[in-house]
Amino acid sequence: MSATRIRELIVTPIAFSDPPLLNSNGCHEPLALRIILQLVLEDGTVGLGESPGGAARLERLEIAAQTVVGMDVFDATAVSAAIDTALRPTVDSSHERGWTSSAVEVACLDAQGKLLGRPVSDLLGGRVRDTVPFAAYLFYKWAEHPELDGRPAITDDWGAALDPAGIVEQARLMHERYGFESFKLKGGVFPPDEEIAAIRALAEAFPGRPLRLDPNIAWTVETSRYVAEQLDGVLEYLEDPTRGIEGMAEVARTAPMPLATNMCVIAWEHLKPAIEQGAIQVLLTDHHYWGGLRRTRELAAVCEAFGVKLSMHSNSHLGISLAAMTHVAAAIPNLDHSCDTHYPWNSGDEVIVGGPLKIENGEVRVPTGPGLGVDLDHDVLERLHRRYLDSGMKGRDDTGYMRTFQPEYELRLPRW
Ligand SMILES: O=C([O-])C(=O)C[C@H](O)[C@@H](O)C(=O)[O-]
Ligand SMILES: [Mg+2]
Repeated sequence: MSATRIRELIVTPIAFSDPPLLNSNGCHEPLALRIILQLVLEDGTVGLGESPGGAARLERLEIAAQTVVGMDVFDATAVSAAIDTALRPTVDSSHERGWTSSAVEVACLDAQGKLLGRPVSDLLGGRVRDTVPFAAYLFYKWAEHPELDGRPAITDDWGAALDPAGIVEQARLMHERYGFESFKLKGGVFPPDEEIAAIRALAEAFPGRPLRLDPNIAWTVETSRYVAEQLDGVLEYLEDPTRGIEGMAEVARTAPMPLATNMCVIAWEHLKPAIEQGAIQVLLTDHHYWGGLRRTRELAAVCEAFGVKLSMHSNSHLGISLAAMTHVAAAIPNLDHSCDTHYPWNSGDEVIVGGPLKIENGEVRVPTGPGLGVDLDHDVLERLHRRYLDSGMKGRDDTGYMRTFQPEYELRLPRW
């Protein structure tokens, strides 16, 4: 049996602490879900991967685990194709299938790097930068997760941010703690004029620093056009103001700044119509659903060819994902904007040895060890797996959580 064949894919769902961050869907629950992958080769080498959590993603990764056994880890393209074929009968959307194959591809590349003694960025063509810039990801938030069914309130050291002053204070903390030089505000929470005021307050507090606003399709075309006009000269880009490629194209016709997305272009088949209609000028790529790190590198080349600028999307995540994001961002020459990351919002829960990766001067140094350059802390993995089992959670439900405190809360997109 060849040493580079896949013996087993171990799939471990975990839960980690998350603060009460607000968005256009509601509020983050006290726990966020992820799934950790260990791809074990015949010679004992282990490749790591990290995927968003939830019952559906877990089930699909379990199908992938049965599919990849016996395949060669250097056949990463065939591994992705086999997973895609295995999921096709039950999962229609190529975007949804992409989440599964992407996580396994990262684990394949980590294992390949470990076998070769080279960092993943080398497998992607080599790094063109030693550090990768990230943006401070600002959220409106409550001071604490309120007390619930006998569970005491859960506090954090960020405090509340419910108005422009709170957002500026949060940005100052992000800058002080991590050195971020650019700022993204998650909007779609308060009426647009309040969010315009928050962006203006940030511009005053941090003159000349790149600013972005992302209301996650909370606005109509008309409202989006109004906000875009109000923030002329203030935003580096406006992200997903309204739903769909057609809606974005309508906004783009009058918006004075570039429009960005991680919502209306999320699969290869969306690129052609979006580019033809001039719907987006910036794509937030995300290796977790674009097919993995090699496909993300290819996506960057497509964007370059069509003059679409590149940024990077994130969701609540841990260090294996951050390492993967950093390797691919390091290998992309046309990374035009700093990347998003939720990483500072984790309150110390981390499955990699040595604790959280460092963000300094708003940047993450590209790991130079073999593979992703991070190792799994098995004790923490076990603890966070227990927490997942005890939680009984099956998926993310920002709207349901919001309703436990505000029963009249309704999910409405667009809301304004
Ligand atoms: O840029 C984005 O759309 C995101 O980061 C999506 C996330 O789900 C964000 O809205 C969040 O964590 O609440
Ligand atoms: Mg977004």
